[in-house]
Amino acid sequence: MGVSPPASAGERIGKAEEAPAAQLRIGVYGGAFDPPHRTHVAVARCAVEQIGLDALHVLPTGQAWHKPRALSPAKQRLAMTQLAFAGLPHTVVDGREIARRGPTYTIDTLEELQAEHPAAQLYLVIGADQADALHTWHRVGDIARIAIISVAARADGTSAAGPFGIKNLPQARCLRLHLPPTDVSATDIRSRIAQGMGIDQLVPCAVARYIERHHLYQTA
Ligand SMILES: Nc1ncnc2c1ncn2[C@@H]1O[C@H](COP(=O)(O)OP(=O)(O)OP(=O)(O)O)[C@@H](O)[C@H]1O
Ligand SMILES: O=C(O)c1ccc[n+]([C@@H]2O[C@H](COP(=O)([O-])O)[C@@H](O)[C@H]2O)c1
Repeated sequence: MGVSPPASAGERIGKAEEAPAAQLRIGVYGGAFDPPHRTHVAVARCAVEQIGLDALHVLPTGQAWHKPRALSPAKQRLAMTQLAFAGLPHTVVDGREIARRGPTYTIDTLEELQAEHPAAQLYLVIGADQADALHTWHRVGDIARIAIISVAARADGTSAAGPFGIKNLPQARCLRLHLPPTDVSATDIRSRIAQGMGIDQLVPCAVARYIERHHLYQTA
């Protein structure tokens, strides 16, 4: 895989030193993707372009220990994620978190990728709501040591729009991704479907067709 320079580097915040130009850059973008929506795809595209990622791993969560609700079956979320991210350059849908037993911890994925690509710089891609919650994640100190935290703002009051940093982690290296903030959420999409409202503007067409064909989210 060749190393391409970033089209326009994401804004560095705190100690987000860039990886040297010749170093492989691998992104990790996890989510419930229940369902994946257009902003998920926009965040991924933006991360690839602005960081200059050689590969972005998009990972549907296995067991989301931190979510109060049960997720839809992994097989369906994986299928929708594959449809949503199909054709996005440098992007690969990676099913390892679904295949892993036990609660999904991002540090396990980062350590696996680090072992697979020992010379690479890893970038963790998250939305601002998760940046706000990062201090609660399993082994967050190790996450901050291994990965540069790359944050997309959300238009819902979560913090990346304002003063920025990871709580209790002054040593974290952070980047702000530049894309217009949206308030699109999977929660709202599920609720719209349950109320019989349209979602075509909110999810990729292939995902909308999958949801319709499989009668997903008929009850909120
Ligand atoms: N509108 C958005 N803007 C920026 N980041 C987002 C947005 N929606 C989701 N993300 C980020 O994408 C990742 C995966 O999110 P997830 O699959 O949980 O979607 P969600 O819309 O937040 O879902 P839910 O409403 O079910 O909690 C997380 O890092 C989340 O912060
Ligand atoms: O590792 C953890 O402790 C941890 C805690 C909360 C969230 N995550 C990951 O963060 C990603 C986004 O989470 P969510 O809830 O926005 O879908 C997803 O890949 C989760 O597995 C990871």
